Order: sequence, then structure tokens, then C-alpha cells
Amino acid sequence: MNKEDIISAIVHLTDEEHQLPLTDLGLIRDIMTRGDYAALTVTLSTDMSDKQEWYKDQIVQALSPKGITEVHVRFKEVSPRERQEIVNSRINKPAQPPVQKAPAMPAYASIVSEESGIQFIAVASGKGGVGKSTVTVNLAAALARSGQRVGVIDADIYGHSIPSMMNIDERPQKHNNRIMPIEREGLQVISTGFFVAGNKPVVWRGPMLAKMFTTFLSEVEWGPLDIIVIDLPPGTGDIALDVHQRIPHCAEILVTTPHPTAQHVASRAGEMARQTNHPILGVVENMSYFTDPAGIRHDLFGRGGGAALAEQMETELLAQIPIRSLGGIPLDEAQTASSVYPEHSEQRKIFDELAEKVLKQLACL
Ligand SMILES: Nc1ncnc2c1ncn2[C@@H]1O[C@H](COP(=O)(O)OP(=O)(O)OP(=O)(O)O)[C@@H](O)[C@H]1O
Repeated sequence: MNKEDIISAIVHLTDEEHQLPLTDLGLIRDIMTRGDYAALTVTLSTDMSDKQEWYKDQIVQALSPKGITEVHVRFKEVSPRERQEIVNSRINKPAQPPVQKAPAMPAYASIVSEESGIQFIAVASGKGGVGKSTVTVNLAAALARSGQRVGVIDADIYGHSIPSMMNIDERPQKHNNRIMPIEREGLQVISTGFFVAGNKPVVWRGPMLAKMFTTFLSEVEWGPLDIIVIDLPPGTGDIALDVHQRIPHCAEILVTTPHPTAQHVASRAGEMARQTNHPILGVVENMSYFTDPAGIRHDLFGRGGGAALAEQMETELLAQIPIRSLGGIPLDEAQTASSVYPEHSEQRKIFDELAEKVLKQLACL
């Protein structure tokens, strides 16, 4: 079974509000198949939570005769933007029901072409350890929470940390000679870490590294996407330059800590984006402060680095992320905890606001 087979098996399922097949409305998403396993996302109108079991049963019944014995169905609510898109598409084509079309397999040229509609955001920093990967993962998750379909490329080839941050132990499967991204937290994820044994350091040279990035763009069977967030290696090396050259319309977010040294080094990454004509969406200052249990704020790593970098790069300070204490959490739990900040945490709220700002900026590009 491939995506097209899954779509045709469930084409009879309709959206109650619009009385049209969910597949035609683009409300069946993130389809992944692996042997006798399939996973997909069903997007429903807001007041249909009581129908989820029914939809799931229908999908299981439709797929089991085709050899799919295990199905994972995620449910999402239609966002206001999606609802509007559905209404618009019906207004524009009142007489013609939308033609059912399986998502095309994006080739390298198509995924990075502006026509693909996929927007790219590279997350860069001057030096390692400032929280670039943490910002990548949490920004991507916040964008997904706001209804975007988001992919993550961990291009931090030597220091790939996203698999462990997202607790991904499995390796991507191949289907029709294409690499299936791993799905976590509603994101499609691909990382160099998936292709090296254990935690061994990567010892490849430049051309192999460039090949790995090309593979991520050309040989991965991405599901439908709105945005790809790229975790760049720290600094201004070959891979960062390669990303800038291969994806000319890639926007950039700079991550720094409040410390003046981090800010000074981060400005080099910003200069690289500027010289290659990439729009800088803004600066995220990470580890900005720590709020103790009494509510008192401590500037543990100095103050002002983010604002200074934003001023230097003539851009905006988009967010200041406080330090999250893992105090009181047992070491083994802390090691296996996902780096996506939990619901109700101060950090998650800030990332949700950051995602909103980023979406507004992307809409203006
Ligand atoms: N706001 C924060 N509060 C507490 N810990 C944080 C915060 N941001 C990041 N960290 C922790 O700091 C460490 C480094 O973060 P991260 O790996 O995201 O940095 P990085 O810039 O991507 O580093 P590298 O480029 O070396 O991979 C991680 O252990 C991460 O969990």
C-alpha cells in the first residue's frame, strides 16, 4: 500500500460540514505506510470529537482488507485558516467537485522551488550550545500546533541532537526506494543521526556532507508540508553556505544567549545570511533568564545579547526564552524527556507566540 492506495481506500469518508470527501478537501494528511502499518491524520470540524471513534473504525475497516493490520489515526481540528481555504475553494469552483489528486512525490527541484509553496526557515547560531536545536524543535512544534504541516531537517551534521531530543530511537524505513521521515509530535523529522551507527561522531568530509543534505531534499518522501525548519550547524561553515545556496528563498532565525560573546559570534551567521540575500526573520534570545520558585528573575548569562544582535542585524528580537529548570526531575527521566516543552510551561507559551510572529513574517515575504 502506498499513499495513493490509502487515499483511494478511504475516499468514501466525507466531512459532515461540507458534505465532500475528506480526501478531496485535503483533510487526510501525513500519510505514512510501512508494510502492514499505516498512520495518517484526519482533520475534522471543531465540534466532531464525538465522531472520532467512528471515523477510526471506518478507516480500519477500509484498510484491513488491503493488508493493513495496524492503523494509527491522529485527529486534528480544522484551523480557521483551513476552514476559510475550504470555503474559498468552493466559492471559486462551485460547479466542479475538486478532482481527487494524490500528493505528488516532491523531487529535489520541486521541494525547494517556490511553486511547491513550502517555506523554509533555517535556525542558525554563531556557536554551539546556545540552544539552536531546542529552538528548532520547539518552534517547529509550535508551528504544527497552530495548524501548519511542518518538517524538520537536522542539518547539524556533526552535532545532530534532534533524534535524542525527540526521543527517536527507530530508523527511517524505505518505501519504493524513498526514505520515510520519522513522525513525532506532529512533525516529519529527518536527521543525519538516523544514518550513523549509535552515537559515533561523523567523520565525513565536505562532499559527503553536501550529499547528505541533497539526500534530505531529494530522496525523502515528505508528506504534504507548509514549512520546513532546518537546524543548521553552528557557525558559517560549508553546510550553512550550502543551505543558503540551494534554498535561495530560505528565511533565517538567529539564536543567541544574552551573553555579549555569543551575540558577537552569532552576528557572523547573520552576516552570512545577509550576504547571501536571505531574509532574517529575527533573533531568539535563549537562556535569557531564570525565574526562581519565589518568582524572582535572575539573569544568569548576562543581559542584552539578543537585543544587541537584533539591532546590529537591523531586525527584531522575536522572543526571550527563559531557562527551564530540570531540578527535582530524576536523571533518567530528564534524559528521556522530550525537549518539546510541556503544555502549560512558560516556554511553550513563548514558543506559541513566536510561531505566531513567524507566520506573520512569512506571510509578508
Ligand atoms: N531554555 C533552556 N533552558 C534549559 N536548558 C536549555 C534551554 N535551551 C537549551 N537548553 C539545553 O542546553 C543544551 C544545548 O542546547 P541545544 O542542543 O539546543 O543547543 P545547540 O545550540 O543546538 O547546540 P549544538 O549546536 O552544539 O548542537 C541542551 O542540553 C538543551 O536541553
